[in-house]
Amino acid sequence: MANTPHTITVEGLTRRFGDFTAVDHVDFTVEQGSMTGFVGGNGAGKTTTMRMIMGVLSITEGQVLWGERPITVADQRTIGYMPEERGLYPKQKVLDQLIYLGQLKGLTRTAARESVMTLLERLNLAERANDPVEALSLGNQQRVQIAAALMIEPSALILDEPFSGLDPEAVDSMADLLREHTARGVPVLFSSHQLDLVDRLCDQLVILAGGRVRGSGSPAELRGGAPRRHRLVAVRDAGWVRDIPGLAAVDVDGPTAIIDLPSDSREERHRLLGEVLAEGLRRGGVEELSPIIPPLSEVYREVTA
Ligand SMILES: Nc1ncnc2c1ncn2[C@@H]1O[C@H](COP(=O)(O)OP(=O)(O)OP(=O)(O)O)[C@@H](O)[C@H]1O
Repeated sequence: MANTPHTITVEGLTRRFGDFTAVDHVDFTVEQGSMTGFVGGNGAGKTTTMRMIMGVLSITEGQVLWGERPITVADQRTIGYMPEERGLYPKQKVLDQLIYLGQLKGLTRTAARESVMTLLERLNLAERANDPVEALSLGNQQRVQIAAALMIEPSALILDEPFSGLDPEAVDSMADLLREHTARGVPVLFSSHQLDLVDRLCDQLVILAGGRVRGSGSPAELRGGAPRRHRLVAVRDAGWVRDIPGLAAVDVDGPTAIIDLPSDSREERHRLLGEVLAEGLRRGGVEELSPIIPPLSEVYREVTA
């Protein structure tokens, strides 16, 4: 039976190793049904935070809430966790290993077997079920690990770099699987260094640097709302954009111009775009007028600088 999803909140979460503060008063919430990307450079504190949520590392200060109350060991047992140290037994067969892990999580042997076979099917691993883990490629071992996290129909998912080492097809099938869980309300927190992937998959992001949260919110919020920068491709030379008051021509190269709409007012930005379009049409036509959405890597560099 599926475990009931709960919101996970970390409040003032802090971990010190001796004098060194690896995680420093971190606050964020992973809402039910939210796919939250946890990003940050090497050593930012992601793994340490996830370990504290899972109770495998003690908390120096702060707390983890499960819904409205402090999380318990019983709650943590219902979370699907993919640790950084993958922890599979290399010599054991894939199927036996997953059934064993399922039983450790409280499933009966029959229920574990059923759940594992369905997942291996989904992950294109069914025909490898009787191979020892060590005979599988790294990417396939990764899929076994994700099957271990998903087989209990978890109440939440905490996944430490679940996409690393996967080929594009495996990334897509993993993403589809995770979306099935968010669709039933499961909160998912996963760490990743692949910002394009995080941008594509996540509705929320938490950006960590030096153990502190440097930014959080939806990708659109982190980009600062509506895009100000636009690309104009006119039919003829676009030098005339420099003469439109209220906008900044960042670059003009023949018929192509990059323009910024500096105004904070949405109406004013719409009016300026209308004016550019009208002037472009008057001067022979417009092929393109489109927003330039900055890549998440740019936002990331800005907030962690
Ligand atoms: N057991 C430990 N003892 C001492 N320092 C530790 C310990 N575990 C982690 N650290 C330190 O805490 C900091 C945060 O490490 P953590 O593994 O949480 O980072 P991360 O964001 O997961 O990095 P990566 O992306 O490289 O996996 C690092 O400087 C690390 O060396």
